[in-house]
Amino acid sequence: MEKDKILSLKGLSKHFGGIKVIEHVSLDVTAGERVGLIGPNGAGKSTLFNMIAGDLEPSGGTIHYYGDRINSMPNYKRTQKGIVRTFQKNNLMMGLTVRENILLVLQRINQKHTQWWKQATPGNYQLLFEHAGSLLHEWGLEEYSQTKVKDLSYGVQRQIEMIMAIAGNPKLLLLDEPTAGMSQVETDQIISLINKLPVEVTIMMIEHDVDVLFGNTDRVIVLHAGTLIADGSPEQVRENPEVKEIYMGKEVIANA
Ligand SMILES: Nc1ncnc2c1ncn2[C@@H]1O[C@H](COP(=O)(O)OP(=O)(O)OP(=O)(O)O)[C@@H](O)[C@H]1O
Repeated sequence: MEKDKILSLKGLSKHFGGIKVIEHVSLDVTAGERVGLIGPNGAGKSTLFNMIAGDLEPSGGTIHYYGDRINSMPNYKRTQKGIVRTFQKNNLMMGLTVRENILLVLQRINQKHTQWWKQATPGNYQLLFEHAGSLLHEWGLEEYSQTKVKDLSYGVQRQIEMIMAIAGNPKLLLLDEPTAGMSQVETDQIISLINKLPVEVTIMMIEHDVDVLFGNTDRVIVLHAGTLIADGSPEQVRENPEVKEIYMGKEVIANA
């Protein structure tokens, strides 16, 4: 149904000078879908995310979010409207504690970040401190509340970053390689966190680990050299001859 369409890309392109990095990509995403995005290095996956998140303006085509054209909307406005993105490398303040990092995000979400004259104490910001505490409790990371981020393992850092991404109740969550650089245990932890997100949160996830991607999405989109070459269920994409040929190598995808 039209009202359930959260994102619609039509003929989306991005050119850098003469280099066509994304060419005429069209797709619709329905609210609540869990969509995986794969493709070889340089296929244009991050560039597509950059355009959806508002970090890059398209060279052609349109992006609609809940029916509104957002091609030129600045990224902070998209964030306010529920489009939230995580990056391949983490974005945390290493010298601050986990709670302080979360408070910074909550301060911004609640438009309190311009009150620089006000000391950030539990007394002054009771609701924010309570919210930070309840987020950490809800996601089972309370024990790290007072730990400086630099003293945490990489896997826990990425979990904290995920909590920061979901603190503002995103509607469309763009996850750029959430398991990159992780051990198997850390990968399992972050995937379990992603799978616990409310069903109404729409997720688009770039992921190089095909086992992770095929097992945790209900739709897979394949980009190759900037064009969309497949879009279907994990089973359909796994059987797609062009995908087998161009992207992964037959054995890898057969075992996925
Ligand atoms: N600002 C830019 N200027 C010029 N070329 C760029 C720019 N950003 C990206 N590119 C090029 O666009 C192509 C696609 O890059 P992109 O990062 O979107 O690919 P990707 O599929 O995310 O790759 P990876 O899996 O390696 O992260 C690459 O060839 C890259 O060099």
